[in-house]
Amino acid sequence: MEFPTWLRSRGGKIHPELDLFHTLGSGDRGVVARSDIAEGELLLLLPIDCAIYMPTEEEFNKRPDAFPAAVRYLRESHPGLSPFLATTLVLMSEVTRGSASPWAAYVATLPPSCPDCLLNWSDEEKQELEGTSLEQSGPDPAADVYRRHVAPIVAARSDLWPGLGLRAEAAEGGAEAREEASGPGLRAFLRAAGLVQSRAFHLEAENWVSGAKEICQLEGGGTQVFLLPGIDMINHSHNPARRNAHLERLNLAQAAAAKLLEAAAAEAAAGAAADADAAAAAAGGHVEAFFVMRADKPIKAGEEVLHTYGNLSDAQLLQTYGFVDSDDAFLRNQPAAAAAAAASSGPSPKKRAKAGQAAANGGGGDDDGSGYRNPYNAALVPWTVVEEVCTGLLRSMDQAPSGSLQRAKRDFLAAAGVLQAAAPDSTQFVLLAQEPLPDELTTAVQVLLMTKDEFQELRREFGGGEPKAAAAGGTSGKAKAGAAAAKAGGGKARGKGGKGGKAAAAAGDDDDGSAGAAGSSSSLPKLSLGTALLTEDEDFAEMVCIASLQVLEACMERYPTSVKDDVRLLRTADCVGRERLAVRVRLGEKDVLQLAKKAVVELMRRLRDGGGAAAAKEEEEEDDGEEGDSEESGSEADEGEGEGKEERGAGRRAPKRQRRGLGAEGGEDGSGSGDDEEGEEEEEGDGLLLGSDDSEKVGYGAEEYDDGIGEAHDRGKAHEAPKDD
Ligand SMILES: C[S@@+](CC[C@H](N)C(=O)[O-])C[C@H]1O[C@@H](n2cnc3c(N)ncnc32)[C@H](O)[C@@H]1O
Repeated sequence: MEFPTWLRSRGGKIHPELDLFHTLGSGDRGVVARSDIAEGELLLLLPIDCAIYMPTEEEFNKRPDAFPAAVRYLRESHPGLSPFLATTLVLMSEVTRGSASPWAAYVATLPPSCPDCLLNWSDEEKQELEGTSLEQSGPDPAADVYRRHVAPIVAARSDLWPGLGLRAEAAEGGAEAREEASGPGLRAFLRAAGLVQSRAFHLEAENWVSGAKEICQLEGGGTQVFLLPGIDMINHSHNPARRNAHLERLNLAQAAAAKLLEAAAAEAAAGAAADADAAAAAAGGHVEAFFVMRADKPIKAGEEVLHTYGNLSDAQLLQTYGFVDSDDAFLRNQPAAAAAAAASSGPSPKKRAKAGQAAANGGGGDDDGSGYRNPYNAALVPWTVVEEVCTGLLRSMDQAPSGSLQRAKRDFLAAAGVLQAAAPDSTQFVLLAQEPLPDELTTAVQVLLMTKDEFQELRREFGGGEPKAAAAGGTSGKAKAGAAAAKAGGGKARGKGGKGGKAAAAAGDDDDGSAGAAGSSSSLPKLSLGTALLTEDEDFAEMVCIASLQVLEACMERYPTSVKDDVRLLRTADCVGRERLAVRVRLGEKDVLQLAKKAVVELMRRLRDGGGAAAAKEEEEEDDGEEGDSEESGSEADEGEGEGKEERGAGRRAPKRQRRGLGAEGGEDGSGSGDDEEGEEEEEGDGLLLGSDDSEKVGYGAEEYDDGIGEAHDRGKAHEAPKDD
């Protein structure tokens, strides 16, 4: 049966003017309009029982026979599998069952694999991702998960996964499957995993009957993974200028209200809102929910239908879907690079505002022909690097902290929500193009650079209860800690207050400030130092900025290639396929690190000059052709740091002598001051554009499942991603 016939026979609808399987110029397939489609028109309607997914308990209990046999088996025998792996196994079952599968018409629409998603990269190809957030170590997780989890399940039920030739053998602790390293089972699994990874929709479980945004508790927790036939033919664009469709899910009553059901079903749904079963029966079975794709705007004949897969960085898109969003042209285009380099070295606030606005509107660049840049790109900064750099800096000043003080600081930061509570040493700070200098990073640097007395004072002042008022003025450790505590109290609290505060205060009695058991408590409010301490103490501010620059430089050095090398590679015709994808990911991350360096330099200058009427001064200086100290407040960097309103009005300060033995020109390692930094940017000449600031950060679920593959292959695992807007 042809796919459209199959879909319609199950109550679905396809817009008559849509070519669902159009071959695009790129060779890929996509959905294209055959003639003009008006805004709001229905493109695809998919009853939920056409989808392949693991139901919630409630969904399953309502109609157990409606689900594939593999769903029933996995629910009963392997309830601890992640939604990702369970869905992969169900798809694998439908694929291996061939024409016997009720989803055969859908299976026939699927491509042979997701060719470029990370699952399919060889170890040699993955080396191109060294230094990036996608760098992997250890055994290949997919093959490993297959051997440990999938093969035994498949071998035990060859009726559900026929034709794979796996034999179950008794082994200590359960069945063990025997198969050649690259046998048909592994190949079938890798294909199904790649397809689920690149085509599935990750949605919060919802009560389909009430339609209320009431989240059902999945057995494993977290989101449900849906394969949506037909809808999964639509390609991604986050560029608002290009995307033109969006997905909704409706319950029966909502679908009836939207006039999406046949007359009898609509009548039943309207008349029997309380009796969802009756309405569902009238709708032609037990369908209780629908996925609906609509046109967001008019779509012209010949235009591709596009929707967004989420606010994902290029690394996340590559990992999951095998492509990146930034235009190749953006990265290699000489005029764009030059424009970006100019932007990096300090355009006027007006120009920066324009660039920021362009990015906020969807990445920027397109309007002037320089190509689209993914505004959701991100870079990771490991805590271990931050700790190493700060310790090195203190050591160079003969102020090396004791091991116990270092541990105390780490434990305190973990308890205060700056580092991961469970595994502080594995913490990676996420720098986003839109927020290149996160407060967590500058907070960690500040704490690490505090003297023992300052740290003890901070801990005494910082508690879970009401923050103590900051001591007015002064640059003593006491004032510093007080200001910090005041700022922390204003931040988002996580966990309960009083207990953690007492614990921290009690722990502060230790000689070296070690937090002991209290330090590992995660019940403190979140510590957010902002720039209050930096405005109090210029020397400290200088140290913090220099250490931050050194950290960013160290992160830059983790990549085996320089920005220049990457741009050069992109300009050659030889750099193709996966190598080219890797270069584009590298450049996107380095771009974010450059933005962060620039934000530090701007912060440094702003603190040094005290804000004032900097914007006007900057304009003047720019007109005079001076570059030097022209990047004070009023720029998007201020906003990007998410702080500093109070600092901006602080008035001009006279530069002070360093009391900590650091020159403004940088430490011994030559990481340099802002001027050095700028020189370096000019020398690199790589220039990548400024970020936008239009989104919040949110992490994808970090659920624990038996298999672990849900974690390894869930989208967005490369790092936290901004929430969809
Ligand atoms: C959900 S499927 C979309 C349909 C797919 N093009 C097909 O032929 O079956 C997702 C896959 O489409 C491709 N894709 C989607 N959006 C893309 C884009 N903007 N650029 C390049 N490839 C894209 C990638 O291969 C991705 O893994």
